[in-house]
Amino acid sequence: MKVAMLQLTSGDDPYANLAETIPLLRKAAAGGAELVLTPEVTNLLSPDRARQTEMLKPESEDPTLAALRTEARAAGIWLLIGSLALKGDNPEDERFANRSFLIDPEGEITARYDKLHMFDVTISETERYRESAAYRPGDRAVLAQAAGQPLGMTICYDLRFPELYLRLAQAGARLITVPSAFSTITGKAHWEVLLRARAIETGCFILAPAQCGTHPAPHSPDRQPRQSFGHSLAVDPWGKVLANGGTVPGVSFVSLDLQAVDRARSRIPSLRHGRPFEGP
Ligand SMILES: O=C(O)CNC(=O)[C@H](CS)NC(=O)CCC(=O)C(=O)O
Repeated sequence: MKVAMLQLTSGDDPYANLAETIPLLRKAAAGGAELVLTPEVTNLLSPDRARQTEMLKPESEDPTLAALRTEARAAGIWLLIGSLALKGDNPEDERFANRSFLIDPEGEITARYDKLHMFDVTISETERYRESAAYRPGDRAVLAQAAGQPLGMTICYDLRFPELYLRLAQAGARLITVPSAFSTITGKAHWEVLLRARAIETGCFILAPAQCGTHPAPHSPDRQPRQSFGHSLAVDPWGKVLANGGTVPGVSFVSLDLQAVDRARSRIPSLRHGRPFEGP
């Protein structure tokens, strides 16, 4: 199965972001990818709540979703839109949704997943995130099917919650997606080791398309521009890194031999060896 991961530097203009995404998507499809993946918040990355309120749409009106569905259909590909920031659909909660979509080659939405774990973290005196102030977390894990393969959907900070990945693998996942916008500090320290650990623990291919670089946000000149780590990664079920997207926007192609899932799991059957135990 040939896969392509798009690495992007999304800013606070959804139309500019779409204009960056579409040529890369077409390049991925022209290169023979059957499944193409985009990073977290493909449509808009902005720390400015007012800008988000101004630009974000509900799912039914979102222009990025409509355009990318059309692209998937035209190219005849499976498309994992890592996530879109959207106006929420709960009238009692005005927070946005951070939602991942799986689109089939007819352009239909076949699965959606709302990010479960919110990045409410203080990394340093100058770098502080309160994702739950802007986004409403989801409350269910999602196992989808892409090109006949069971695919577990996760997003970014979810990566730090291994129980979610074990559950997806135990439910049958062979691929797990982790579209991200990792911070540069935690990216350097944790990104690769966490992705490789999740691949080894689950015996799954892990596909992690990422945001990279300095995100343009001219509407908030008073703030530090936000940066992301990049290094979109594909990891095989034995923990080997198959592709690394580096630090600039682009497309990474990777061929997956899905039988590697069975080989890794028969060599190390840890998914089957779990035992109930007493104690703390
Ligand atoms: O802010 C948005 O619009 C979209 N959301 C994100 O970019 C999220 C929350 S700030 N980023 C992460 O989860 C990074 C996790 C990370 O860096 C780590 O776990 O170390």
